Amino acid sequence: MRGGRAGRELTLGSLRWTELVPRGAMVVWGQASAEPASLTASLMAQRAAIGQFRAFVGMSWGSSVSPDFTDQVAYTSYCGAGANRRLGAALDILPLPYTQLASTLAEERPVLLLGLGLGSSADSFSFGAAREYLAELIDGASLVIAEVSEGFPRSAGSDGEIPRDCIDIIVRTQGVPISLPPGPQGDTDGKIAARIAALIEDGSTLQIGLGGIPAAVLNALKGHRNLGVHSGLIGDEIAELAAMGVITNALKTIDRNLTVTGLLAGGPTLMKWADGNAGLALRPTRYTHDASILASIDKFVAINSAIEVDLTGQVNAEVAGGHYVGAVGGAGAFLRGAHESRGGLPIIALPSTAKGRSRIVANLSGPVSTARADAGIVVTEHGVADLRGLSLRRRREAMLAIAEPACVAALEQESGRSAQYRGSGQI
Ligand SMILES: CC(=O)SCCNC(=O)CCNC(=O)[C@H](O)C(C)(C)COP(=O)(O)OP(=O)(O)OC[C@H]1O[C@@H](n2cnc3c(N)ncnc32)[C@H](O)[C@@H]1OP(=O)(O)O
Repeated sequence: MRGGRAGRELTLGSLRWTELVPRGAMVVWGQASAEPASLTASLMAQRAAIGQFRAFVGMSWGSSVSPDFTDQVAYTSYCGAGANRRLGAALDILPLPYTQLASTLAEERPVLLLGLGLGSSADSFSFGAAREYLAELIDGASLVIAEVSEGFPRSAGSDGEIPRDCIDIIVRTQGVPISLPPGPQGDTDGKIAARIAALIEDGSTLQIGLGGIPAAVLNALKGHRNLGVHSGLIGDEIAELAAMGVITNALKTIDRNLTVTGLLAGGPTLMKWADGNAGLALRPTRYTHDASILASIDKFVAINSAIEVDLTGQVNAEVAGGHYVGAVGGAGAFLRGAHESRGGLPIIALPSTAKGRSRIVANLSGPVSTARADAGIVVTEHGVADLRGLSLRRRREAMLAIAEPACVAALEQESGRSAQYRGSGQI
C-alpha cells in the first residue's frame, strides 16, 4: 500500500461532504457488517448539498441504501441482496465476477469510506470486517476516509495492517459492525443441508456463499472433525463451529491453522470471535478467489446457492421473478476451484421450488450466471445430482430425479422439445 496521505483526525460533526465528494464522483464503502455506518449516515444527511453523486454498494444491511436517497444518489452494485432490493429499477448492476470488482472500481478513482479496527500501534489500523476488493482500492482512491472504532474487530491474523499514512481523514467513533439477524431456517433447508453434510468428509476445507442454505449446512456439520475454511465471506456459524472445535484448519494443504476469508458478514458472535484472533486471516479477493490457489487446496468444498438451475446445469443466481436479487459473485471461481481440487466438491444447493414454481427448469428465466461447464453437484431436498462427467442426456435424467416430483412431467415435456438437451443425437 502506498502512503503519503495526511492521516488527519476530524470529528464526525465537522465533516463537510461538499468539500470531500465532488459532484458526479463515485463513493465506495464496505458491505454488510463492514459498512462505516456513521460515515454513510452523515454522507446521506448532507447529500442535497453535494448534488448528484454515484455510490457503489455491496450487500447492504444498513440504512444508507434507500429509495429516498435516489434524489441525489445513483446506486450501482454487483448484487441485489439486502436493502439493495428496495431500490428496484433505481439500482444499476455491474454483472461482474467478484475477481473483477477491484480493478473495475479502481478506474473510477473513488472516494473510499472504510470502517477500521484499532491496529497494533498508533500508526496503523486493522482491516475491521472487510479486506476483499475494498482494501485493494486504497492506492487508487481519490480520497480515503476511515471510521475507526474499538467496536470494529481487530483482524489480527491478517498479513499486515493499514498504515495511518494510507488514510486522508480519520474519524473516531463508537460504531459497531452492522449485523443482520439470521433468517428462519425451514424444513427444506434442513433436508438439503443433511444431504450436503453427508457428502463432506472430515478434513475438508469449506467455502460458503450467500443465502439460507449455506448457513443451514454449517449447522449440520457439528459432528464433523478438522474442517478448514477458505471463503469469500463467513458468518456467525463459522465462529460457532470454530469455538466448538469442529473447524481447526489443522489439515489444510495451504494456510494451515488459519481461517481465510475476505469478509466478516455476521453478528456479535462472529465479531467477538474475530477480534484479536490470530487464527483468522482477512485476505484480498485476488487471493481468496484465485483459481490456482483454490485448486491447490485438497478436499475444497464450495457450497453456493442459485435461483434456478436448468437440466444441463446452467445456473441463474441473479434474477428471480424478473427482479435482480442475487449476483454473479464468486460462485464461478469457487466452483472451478473445487473442480480442480483433489477430492473437491463443487456444490450448488437450492430448494426444488419457490412460490409454487420449480427451480429446476428446462429453460432459465434469467441470465446464465454460471456456465454448465462449471456446474458440478446440484442438491435439492429430493436428492443429489452429480453432473460431473455426465453427457447432456444423462444430466437431464439426473436433474429430473432431484426436481419436485409434481413438476417432472412438465419438465420432461418442455425439455423434450428443446434442442439444447439433444447434444449431437436424439434424446
Ligand atoms: C463474497 C463471495 O464471494 S460470495 C460467493 C458466492 N456468491 C454467489 O454465489 C452470488 C450469487 N448467489 C446469491 O446471490 C444467492 O445465493 C442467491 C440469490 C442465489 C440465493 O440466495 P437466498 O437468500 O438463499 O435466496 P432465496 O432462495 O431466498 O431466493 C430469494 C428470493 O427469490 C425468490 N425466488 C427464488 N427462486 C425463484 C423463482 N424461480 N421464481 C420466483 N421467485 C423466486 C425466493 O422466494 C425469495 O423471495 P423472498 O425473499 O420474497 O422470499
